[in-house]
Amino acid sequence: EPVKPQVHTDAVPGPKSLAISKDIDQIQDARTHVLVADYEKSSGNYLVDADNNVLLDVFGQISSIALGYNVPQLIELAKSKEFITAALNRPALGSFPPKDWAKWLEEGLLTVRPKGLDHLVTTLCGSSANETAFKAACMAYRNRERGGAAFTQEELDSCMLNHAPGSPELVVLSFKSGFHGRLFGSLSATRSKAIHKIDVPAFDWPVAPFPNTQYPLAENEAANKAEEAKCLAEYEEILIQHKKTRPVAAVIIEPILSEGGDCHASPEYFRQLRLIAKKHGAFFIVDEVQTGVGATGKFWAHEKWGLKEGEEPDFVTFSKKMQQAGIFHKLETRPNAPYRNYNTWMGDPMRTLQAREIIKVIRDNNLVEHTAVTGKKLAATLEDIFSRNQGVVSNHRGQDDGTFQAFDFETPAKRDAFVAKMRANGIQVGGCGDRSTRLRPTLTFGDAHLAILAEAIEKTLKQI
Ligand SMILES: Cc1ncc(COP(=O)(O)O)c(CNc2csc(C(=O)O)c2)c1O
Repeated sequence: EPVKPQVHTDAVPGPKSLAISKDIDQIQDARTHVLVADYEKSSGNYLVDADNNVLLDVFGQISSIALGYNVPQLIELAKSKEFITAALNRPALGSFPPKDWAKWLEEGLLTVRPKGLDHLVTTLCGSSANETAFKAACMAYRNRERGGAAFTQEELDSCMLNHAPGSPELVVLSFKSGFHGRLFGSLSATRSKAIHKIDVPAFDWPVAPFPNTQYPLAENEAANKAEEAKCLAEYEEILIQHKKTRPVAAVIIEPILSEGGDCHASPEYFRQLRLIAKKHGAFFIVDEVQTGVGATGKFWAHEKWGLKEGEEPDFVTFSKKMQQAGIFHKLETRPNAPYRNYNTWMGDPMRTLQAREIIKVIRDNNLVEHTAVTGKKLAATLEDIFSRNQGVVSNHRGQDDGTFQAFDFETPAKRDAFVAKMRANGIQVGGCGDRSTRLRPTLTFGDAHLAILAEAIEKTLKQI
C-alpha cells in the first residue's frame, strides 16, 4: 500500500470524478456520490480516486471494508477454482446448494458464531438480514402462541387479505436513532433520519427512547445511570402496554447506534434490555451489521455486555465487513415449515468464501486484538488533539478499545466542512447523525496510518 495520501486536485471529488458522476447520472442517481474510485489502483488502507488522488480511507466505504483494498489473500482466493466456480454458477442455495456448502460455512462463518447461536441464514444485505430475523421472530412467536398446532383455516384465509389473525397484530420494537435498513420492515424499525422514511408507508411499530449519554463519562456517571434507568422503565412499559393489544414479537438494537450518530450506553443497560425482552416474551435481535467483525475491539460488539449462559440474543444479524450478510439464530426460531423464510439466492457463495478468507486473515493476524490496541492509541491521540481545540470538537466517544470512534462539531455545517476539508487533505472520513464525524478504519489500520490521520485532523481543525 502507498506510504501516504496524495491529493493534487483543489478538492475531492476532482474534475474527473465529477465528469464520470455526471455520466452515471444519466443512468442512475449520482447525487449520493462522494467520489469516483479507481479500484485497480486502490491498495490496503488507501483509496485511489478517478483523479489519481490517494486517500487514506478511515471510513471503509460505509464501514464495509474489513481488511482494505486488493488484499493479497483475497486476490489469491479469487484465482482459485473453488471461487471461480462459485462466482460463475450462482446457486439457488435454498434448493440447489453446492456440495461443499456446509463445509464452507463450517470453515468460515460458523467459526465466529455468537455463543449459543448455531444456526445461520445467509441473506443479500443488512436490510434483508433484519427482515429475515423479523419474519422468523414473528413466525416463532405465533407458533409458540398456537402451542405448535397447525394453522387454522381462518388464519390461512385472512392472511391472503393481509388481515388478522393470519397477518397477526405483532410489532417490532426499535429505538430512537436506530438504523436497521431501508426495506419496508427494516425501514419501519429505522428511526434515524426523516429523509430515509418520508413518503414510504410504515408499520405502526413502537419506538423506545435510547439513553442520551453525557460525556466525558467519568464526569457524568450518576446522570448517565439515571438516564439509562429512565429509558429502561419506559422500554418495559411499552412491552407491558403492547401485551394487551399488539404484542412485541421482537426487539431490535444496535450495540452502538451508528447511523443515528454513534450513540453508546453501558454494557449493563444492554444486558437489561435483553433480560426485559425475555421477561415479556419478545425475541431479541442484535443488529451487528455495522458494529460486527472486530472494529469495536471484539469480534462482536455485544460480547462486551457480559451476557450470561441463557441470556444470549435470539438473533444476531450481520453484513458489511463480513461481505456475506445473514443472521445467526437458534434452532427454535427455524420456521415450522419450509419455504416460509426463502428467496431465490438465499445468500451468495462467492461472498461466503470471501467471508471465510477474511475471518482467516483476521484470526491468523490477531486483527481483533490489534484493533483493540490501536483503538486505545487512537482514543489517546484524539483526546490530546481535542484538548488543544476546546470548543471546536466535543463528545469524543468509543468503547475504551476498538477504532469505532466518533466526535461532534457544534453545527452540521462545521461537521460537513471538516469532512470535506479532510478529504482535500487526503483522508476519507464519514459523518453520521446531524453533527457527528465517525471513524471506521479497517482492521489493518495501524500506527503509521494513525500518525497520518492525527496530522490531518490537526491541520484540518485549523482550516475550518
Ligand atoms: C446497523 C445497520 N443495520 C442495517 C443496515 C442495512 O444494511 P444494508 O441493507 O445497507 O446492507 C445498516 C446499513 N448502514 C448504512 C449506512 S448508510 C446507509 C444508507 O442506507 O444510507 C446504510 C446498518 O448500519
